Amino acid sequence: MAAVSQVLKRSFSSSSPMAGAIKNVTVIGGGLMGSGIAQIAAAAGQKVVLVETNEKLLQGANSRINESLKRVAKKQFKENPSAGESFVQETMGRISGTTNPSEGAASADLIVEAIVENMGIKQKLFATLDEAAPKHTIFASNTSSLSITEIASQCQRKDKFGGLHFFNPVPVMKLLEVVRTNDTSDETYKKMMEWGQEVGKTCITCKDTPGFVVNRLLVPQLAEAIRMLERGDASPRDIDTAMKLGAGHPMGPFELADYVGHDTTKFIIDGWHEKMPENPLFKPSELLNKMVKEGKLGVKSGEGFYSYKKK
Ligand SMILES: CCCCCCC[C@H](O)CC(=O)SCCNC(=O)CCNC(=O)[C@H](O)C(C)(C)COP(=O)([O-])OP(=O)([O-])OC[C@H]1O[C@@H](n2cnc3c(N)ncnc32)[C@H](O)[C@@H]1OP(=O)([O-])[O-]
Ligand SMILES: NC(=O)c1ccc[n+]([C@@H]2O[C@H](COP(=O)([O-])OP(=O)(O)OC[C@H]3O[C@@H](n4cnc5c(N)ncnc54)[C@H](O)[C@@H]3O)[C@@H](O)[C@H]2O)c1
Repeated sequence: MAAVSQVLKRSFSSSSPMAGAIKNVTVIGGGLMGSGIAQIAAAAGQKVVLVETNEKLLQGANSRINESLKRVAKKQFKENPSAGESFVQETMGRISGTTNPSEGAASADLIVEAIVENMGIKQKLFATLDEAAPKHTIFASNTSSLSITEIASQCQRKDKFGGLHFFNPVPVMKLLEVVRTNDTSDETYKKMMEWGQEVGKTCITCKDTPGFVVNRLLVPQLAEAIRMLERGDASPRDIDTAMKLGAGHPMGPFELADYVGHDTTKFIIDGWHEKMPENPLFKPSELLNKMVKEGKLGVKSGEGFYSYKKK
């Protein structure tokens, strides 16, 4: 992955932001989600700068993107593997990396943040970016559960701030939730919707409300599934099978919770319980808390409701 300084000198200096189009995207955070967002933007022909906290994590994001692009190319270019190889190379060529968020923001038309789900860290990052990014740059957070309005609270450009909530794995999941706050301008909202379509997603819109649409329905479903398990009504495997065959879900609630990570789910439930203590849907789960305490986080730790340890 080229260092952004070379790329900026080579390609951004000549380009000035076109009035409307989003052509230069900066993604902050190259983890599970950020690497996927960088990948689909580059695959759509946009110049992408990926910002991480250190070179090692940048390289990790680079290989994750490369691997994922190969899976996409294998499907999309089944009949023409060499075209598939060029697709991977050309897409990777549009992505540069840096560990300096201000440098990464310098030529962005859009900045998508996908860093750790922590309000203070997100707010601090966006306050820094507000100083460094051009005035026209739109800011968006990929947060699963936090308030976009609160994340934007320390920024001047509240009219150019929204939520772009992608789903895991980003290259596969077709949905993008485009979230506008009371301050998001119509022009910003329109550009976010257009960009979402350009990167191949079907966009829906909702207000800046906890969990937006999917998570607000998904988290209570998981919490209720855990309560079903705690009551001994059925096993995780049978509950998962029931939801896959009975409701057509690709994964059952326990498989999905293992896939996303129990620390993420616990963080969401705890945050919403604090905001809405009277809502029984978000009552914390003893079993989930115990699993997180024991480090049983799901796929990422090798064990959750199911075991993923290599035999
Ligand atoms: C419950 C708690 C909720 C709270 C947390 C909320 C978190 C967040 O805010 C919201 C979410 O994201 S919620 C989460 C929302 N997400 C969900 O609900 C996920 C639901 N689960 C699924 O959709 C499927 O189980 C998976 C796609 C995950 C795996 O599918 P599978 O069949 O078991 O296994 P497969 O065969 O490996 O993959 C199938 C095909 O996909 C392709 N591919 C896969 N990964 C790829 C990648 N990284 N790159 C490129 N391509 C990738 C692969 O090539 C293959 O293509 P082919 O044509 O067959 O060769
Ligand atoms: N995991 C999911 O299923 C999922 C789905 C949708 C949305 N989200 C949201 O996306 C965000 C990221 O989630 P994730 O699962 O990709 O997490 P992750 O831990 O895989 O990735 C986060 C990355 O951000 C990096 N980071 C942290 N602080 C940074 C900073 N100041 N500057 C640059 N990089 C920084 C970390 O090094 C890490 O690599 C969270 O807000 C999460 O709620 C997660």
